[in-house]
Amino acid sequence: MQMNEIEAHLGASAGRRTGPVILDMKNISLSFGGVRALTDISFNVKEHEIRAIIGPNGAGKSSMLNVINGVYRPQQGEIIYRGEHRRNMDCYAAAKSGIARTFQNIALFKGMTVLDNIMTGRNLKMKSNFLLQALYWGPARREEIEHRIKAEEIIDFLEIQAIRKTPVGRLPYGLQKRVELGRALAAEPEILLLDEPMAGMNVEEKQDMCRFILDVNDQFGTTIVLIEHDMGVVMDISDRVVVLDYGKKIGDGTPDEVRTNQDVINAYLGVEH
Ligand SMILES: Nc1ncnc2c1ncn2[C@@H]1O[C@H](COP(=O)(O)OP(=O)(O)OP(=O)(O)O)[C@@H](O)[C@H]1O
Repeated sequence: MQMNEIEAHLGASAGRRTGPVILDMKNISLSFGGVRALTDISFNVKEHEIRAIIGPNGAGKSSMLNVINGVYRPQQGEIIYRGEHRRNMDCYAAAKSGIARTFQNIALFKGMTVLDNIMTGRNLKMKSNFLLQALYWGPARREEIEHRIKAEEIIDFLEIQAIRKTPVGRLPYGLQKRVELGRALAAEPEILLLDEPMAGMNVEEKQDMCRFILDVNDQFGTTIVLIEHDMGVVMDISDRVVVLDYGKKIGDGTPDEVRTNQDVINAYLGVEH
């Protein structure tokens, strides 16, 4: 199936209903010593939206995701998440308050099974203490069962039942990426940050991943912020796109607006500033 067919099938971007702004990044600047990774960048993300961040290599895309989930603390700016103003996010607080992410390089426990990897995504949801969990007793047992049911639901959703007991390290790359998505979904996030979810995939794997991203957005109502280099994918599935170049914002709008923005065209053609 082609991307536009997938979109038509799922009633994607054109018809998607987005809500109010859930995340507002205001005047974010971030430096590493003398390197300015982000300079005065503002953009927002609306509830239920698929928002892409694009730009040439080194533009600051991953740094921006790291600011959103609290890995990096910007020197300037403000983050407003669900109406709360913060100077910066904190990793634990971000995860606890519904922000999950996947990484550019797969970060799974290679020796553990698919099911166990997905279960690790439930950690922050676990209430019973370590001792009860170790004894697998009373409330801990009931809780463990509930978490396993949730993990199995995600496995069904991602159509990976056949490999649920397989150690992740033995799986092909495309499936590992799908498991990583599953682990992020296990946290039942409100905002899902995806760092190059299709990198290194073949066409068929990309089509599958696109379909799952659209399904997650559609069926769970999850807001998605993604970095992606494949322009076909970005233009097909995103509601709005923000474009970075050398740490500055050079474009922001619908795929059509961004596609015809001369600064964006220049950046991708490598025209000198
Ligand atoms: N931890 C860090 N320490 C020092 N410099 C960093 C760090 N992280 C990012 N940078 C620098 O910040 C700039 C932006 O990098 P970033 O990885 O955010 O870009 P990107 O758009 O995600 O690139 P790519 O598409 O290649 O992944 C680059 O110059 C990079 O070298």
